[in-house]
Amino acid sequence: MQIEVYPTCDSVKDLSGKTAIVIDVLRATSVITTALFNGAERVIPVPSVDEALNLAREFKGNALLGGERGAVKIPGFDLGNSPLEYKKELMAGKAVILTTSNGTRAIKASESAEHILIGCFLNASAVAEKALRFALSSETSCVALVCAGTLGEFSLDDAACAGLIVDSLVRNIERKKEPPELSDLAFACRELYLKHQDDLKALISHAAHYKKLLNLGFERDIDYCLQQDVIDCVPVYDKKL
Ligand SMILES: O=C(O)[C@H](CS(=O)(=O)O)OP(=O)(O)O
Ligand SMILES: [Mg+2]
Repeated sequence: MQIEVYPTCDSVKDLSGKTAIVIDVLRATSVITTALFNGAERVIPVPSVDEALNLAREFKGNALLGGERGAVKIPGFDLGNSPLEYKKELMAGKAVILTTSNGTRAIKASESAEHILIGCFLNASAVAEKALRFALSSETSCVALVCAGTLGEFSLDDAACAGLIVDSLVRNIERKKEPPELSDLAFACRELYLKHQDDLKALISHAAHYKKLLNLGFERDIDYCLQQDVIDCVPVYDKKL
């Protein structure tokens, strides 16, 4: 079993035969996980605002439009990119069309993978378990963690979450007595997480994106997104839809 990490969506290579876990802690994959956990029928990630608006027309007003540009809600959209907006009472049975600066691009960049799962701190153990099951039943036996990063740059929040998921994968694999092979970056992300696991917020306060969200008044989002293993829902991206 191989475990590899890509630091940004632009660094992703061919993932054929691999199981990808896309991570955008702040905030797209935390939003997707929360929306589905709270009863959304599906979340459709699209890279551009125009694509989101065109798709909403096809749904004839029966889908919610969500997302951000510059971290704030897009004019005319129903929801921004705060997971706290994606509440049970709004989500029940609804389709959500989502476009964000980094996360939805990272999902598209992972489309060559055999399976594409959505991960974040909220569902870290659950996504590791599901990825392991998929990877062990595929030929390549490889899990590729794709960090969205922020606007093309490496982002600490995604790397720390990748480290937690790598740690969870390693522990699961060791239980099965098969030694995992970690790429250099998978090893480094795991060490980063293990060193800072007792105060992740202090670590992530060094991230540029943390500072941006804090300045915009989104501290509650950050606290929410840093909770570990509070959701057991694992979104699976279906590229055929
Ligand atoms: O809203 C967010 O958290 C970011 C926006 S940006 O990176 O500050 O432009 O989007 P995401 O795609 O969820 O990283
Ligand atoms: Mg992000």
